[in-house]
Amino acid sequence: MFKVLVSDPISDLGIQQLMDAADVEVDKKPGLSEDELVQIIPQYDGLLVRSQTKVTEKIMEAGTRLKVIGRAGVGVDNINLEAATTRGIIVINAPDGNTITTCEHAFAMMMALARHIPQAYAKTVNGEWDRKFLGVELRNKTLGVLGMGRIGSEVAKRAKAFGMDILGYDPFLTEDRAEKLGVKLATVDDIIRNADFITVHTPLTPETKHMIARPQFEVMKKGMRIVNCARGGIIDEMALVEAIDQGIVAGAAFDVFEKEPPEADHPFLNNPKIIVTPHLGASTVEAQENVAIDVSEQVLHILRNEPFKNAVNMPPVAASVMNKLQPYFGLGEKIGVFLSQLNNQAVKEIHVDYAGDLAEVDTQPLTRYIIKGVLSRHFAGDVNIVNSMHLTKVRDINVVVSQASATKGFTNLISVTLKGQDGAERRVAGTLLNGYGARIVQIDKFPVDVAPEGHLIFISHNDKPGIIGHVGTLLGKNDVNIASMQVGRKLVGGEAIMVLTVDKAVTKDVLDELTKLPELNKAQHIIFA
Ligand SMILES: NC(=O)C1=CN([C@@H]2O[C@H](COP(=O)(O)OP(=O)(O)OC[C@H]3O[C@@H](n4cnc5c(N)ncnc54)[C@H](O)[C@@H]3O)[C@@H](O)[C@H]2O)C=CC1
Ligand SMILES: O=C(O)C(=O)COP(=O)(O)O
Repeated sequence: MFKVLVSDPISDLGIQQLMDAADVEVDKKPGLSEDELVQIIPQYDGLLVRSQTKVTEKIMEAGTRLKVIGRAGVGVDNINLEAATTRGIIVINAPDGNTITTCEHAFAMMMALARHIPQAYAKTVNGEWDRKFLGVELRNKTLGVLGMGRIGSEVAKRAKAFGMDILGYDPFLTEDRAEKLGVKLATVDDIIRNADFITVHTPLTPETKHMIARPQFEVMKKGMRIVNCARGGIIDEMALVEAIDQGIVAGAAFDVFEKEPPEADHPFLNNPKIIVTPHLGASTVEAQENVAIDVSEQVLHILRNEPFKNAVNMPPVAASVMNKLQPYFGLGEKIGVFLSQLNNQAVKEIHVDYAGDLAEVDTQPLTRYIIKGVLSRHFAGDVNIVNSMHLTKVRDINVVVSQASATKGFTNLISVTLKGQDGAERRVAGTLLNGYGARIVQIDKFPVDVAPEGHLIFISHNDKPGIIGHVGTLLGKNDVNIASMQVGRKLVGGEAIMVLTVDKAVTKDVLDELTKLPELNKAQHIIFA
């Protein structure tokens, strides 16, 4: 039974599929402190959060069973991603479910700002009939959008309908896309100097932190208005207050703060030109259901070891590519597992070569499985597809991937070579045979045909008459049944290998006895458990 902790308020309807799953038990405990989470997290396999729970290294350290952290929303700045990756914890988010809702909130904030709606409302309900609030139209104004991702693009589309001229900046915004969206591609500086309204829709990163601060306010158009429904800290709060005092900024609308919730004496909270909401950008019935459904679905897949999407600490892969690669994951991992047992020296480089069908797709998810197989027997702690590449970096192991070399007659071929400190190499290659499944087709320089299943004995010997008989007799004497046998050699009488599939594990004593046989150099037990 998997246990999932929901530590923020998340839509019940959205997590229904988790609650209905026979193999999952869900506990809802919103509002716990870090210490309280540290206490209870060891029993959970999954953690579901929004933005309130700060998922710190301390919590992950205690979460020894944690396999997945699901963020029911976009921003993952409340989750220590590096700590998660190091521990092999998959972090997923729900990037699409709240786009429109947050865009609409940003737009609502911009309109409220233009027409002083919150200020006028407060006076009116207070019994004052104050008609001196004079607003501005959005029509014919220039809107600068910093961050033209999902939300920024939707804001731009709506602004277009309001007759605004839009300047957009995003490092990934192309001329073509800008044109399609009806946006003029601009620099940050263009936007800062020319916009009547600016809205930010980037994540908070070292690069975007205080991207609008005193130097930017100093050159802004007098009377401009600014909106932040993305992340606190993108706009320098203190510099904004100064710019308002100096008459540069006519008004600001903020949904997010550098520290949430803000202190009671935060200067935004008593400034009549600043309107605020308590991080409500994603708070609609629709968005909350969407993000909770999306994240629950992926958490279920991860717990059940099924393919999943929206991992934040792994590069994204298109579904079509994933479908193509998925059948190879088991083979790739087994090649890695085989090599890890064959090899007995420090690994300096892992070279993966993909040929045939596999030379045409982005194989990086498959490489993660191969590396997982190579490393898992030697590393303490969980090695999985999230942390496998990271672990190679930590251990200074170079991973080299090549594609499109010779297929040796196979429609697909994965060849993996481990290169050791002293230059020695071990190689295993495998293929997926239509109708027959995974096969190992090469070990070092020897062609073989072996199913990577159960228990194998790998023997290297000299190609001399009688050796097969000796091996068979010895194993029989030790009650080890041979299911199949493969022999490979390059030259008659030269170096040779033997791969035996046996019905059970062989003891070290049996391997030692085998090694003492004449002309036998080495015997190793390989297990694919
Ligand atoms: N207030 C709220 O409740 C919510 C806030 N958000 C926040 O809104 C922001 C945007 O979300 P999405 O549009 O879904 O993300 P997204 O990933 O689709 O878009 C972000 C864009 O920012 C761009 N960007 C990154 N660095 C930049 C830089 N230095 N200058 C300009 N652009 C840069 C990226 O290229 C990307 O296109 C995120 O910070 C997210 O956490 C999202 C949902 C709800
Ligand atoms: O999705 C995001 O990035 C948000 O900021 C929404 O945060 P929330 O889930 O409402 O705490």
